[in-house]
Amino acid sequence: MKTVNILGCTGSIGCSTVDLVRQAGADVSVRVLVGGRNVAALAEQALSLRAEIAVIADEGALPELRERLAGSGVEAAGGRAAVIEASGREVDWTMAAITGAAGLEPTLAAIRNGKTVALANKEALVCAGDVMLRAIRDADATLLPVDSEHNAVFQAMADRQTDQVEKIILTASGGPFRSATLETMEAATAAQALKHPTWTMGAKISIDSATMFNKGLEVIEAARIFDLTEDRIDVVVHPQSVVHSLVQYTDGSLIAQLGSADMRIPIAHCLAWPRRMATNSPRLDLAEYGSLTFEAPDEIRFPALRLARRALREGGASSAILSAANEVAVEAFLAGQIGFLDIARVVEKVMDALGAPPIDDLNAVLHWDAEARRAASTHTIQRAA
Ligand SMILES: NC(=O)C1=CN([C@@H]2O[C@H](COP(=O)(O)OP(=O)(O)OC[C@H]3O[C@@H](n4cnc5c(N)ncnc54)[C@H](OP(=O)(O)O)[C@@H]3O)[C@@H](O)[C@H]2O)C=CC1
Ligand SMILES: CC(=O)[C@@H](O)[C@H](O)COP(=O)(O)O
Ligand SMILES: [Mn+2]
Repeated sequence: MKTVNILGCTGSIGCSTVDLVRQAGADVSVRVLVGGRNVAALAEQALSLRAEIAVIADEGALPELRERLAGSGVEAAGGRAAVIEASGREVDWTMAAITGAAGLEPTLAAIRNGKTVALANKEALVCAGDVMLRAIRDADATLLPVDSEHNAVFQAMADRQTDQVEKIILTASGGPFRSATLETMEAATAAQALKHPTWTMGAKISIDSATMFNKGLEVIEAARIFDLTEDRIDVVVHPQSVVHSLVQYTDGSLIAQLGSADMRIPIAHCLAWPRRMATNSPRLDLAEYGSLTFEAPDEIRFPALRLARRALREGGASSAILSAANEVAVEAFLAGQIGFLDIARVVEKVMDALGAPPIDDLNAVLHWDAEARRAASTHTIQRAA
């Protein structure tokens, strides 16, 4: 039996993970569930999965969580310190699916156990690449990529000679504005930007897909996971989201992973790894698609890709600064304070202002994350004025 913790259990990835845990039955047992604010969903999951402890990040919601779990034998806790403590409780497998840099310290706590961490929280690896990779090495932990593209690359590399990899090719759906004009994008509403053409996901990653910052973050994530320089990571727009990414070998062979746009497939791959588990995810009917299309990304309408590549080349805190500024700008866009194209403008201004200072440890990551948020808030207010 495998013991698991699910960080971000009430979100899109979290709920898919819970669904798979239910499908796995007695093979999997849940110890820790961590949610942000959705106390009703957290309590329901904790009771039905008979978790050991349910932790809510929003401390104000703890009394309600205690009330909902009263008499069940499931422990209740709340607040940031409790999230980090519980995330570090020893299990065989942890799903790290808290959104944004808020997931960094809980994920690091899980890594320090030296077991397996399935990583969905790409922002953690983007903002703290070296710190996280060092923690993985020091703890002898195993990191499995959940993100559909990185999971595809991981599968396409399995049992093959990684020293014969020429490059990897990440696919991008192009998001809801793939063929929109700049004028349309300038006036885009949050509702339009949240409407992803192929995937159902949380709000932050949906906006990131619309700006293509998601693909920018994924280029950085891939550089960290697969130890590749940015010139060996290509991006191709593939609107059907059927081919999840590809690996190109030195002999010219391209190996791809395909599947329906259902995150339960890569999550199941990580949950059962190195074996496979059965899922009831929809099977892909290629004849139904008839044709799959590919096109080059447009870096004029989607400057996020250029900014992410710049961050990788600059090194230091540049990626952390990009990611934190993007988080602030996405929140401001969702709150109606700035326009859609302002997101990339704010990020670029913050990158220009803060540069690429050294970032050797967790304190430095947290420092530059906070500085970038401060600078992004200032630029956001200026754009809103
Ligand atoms: N959704 C997808 O298909 C994919 C997602 N990812 C990545 O996975 C991560 C999660 O994405 P997704 O599931 O879509 O996001 P959601 O917004 O749907 O879920 C986020 C989860 O994190 C919790 N949370 C938010 N803030 C905190 C906090 N400060 N402390 C503890 N928990 C918190 C939320 O709790 P609550 O809801 O209770 O407030 C929720 O459980 C992101 O990093 C994303 O980029 C990667 C590939 C695909
Ligand atoms: C499901 C997943 O992994 C997302 O990151 C997805 O790839 C987003 O789609 P885009 O390709 O539009 O960014
Ligand atoms: Mn992805």
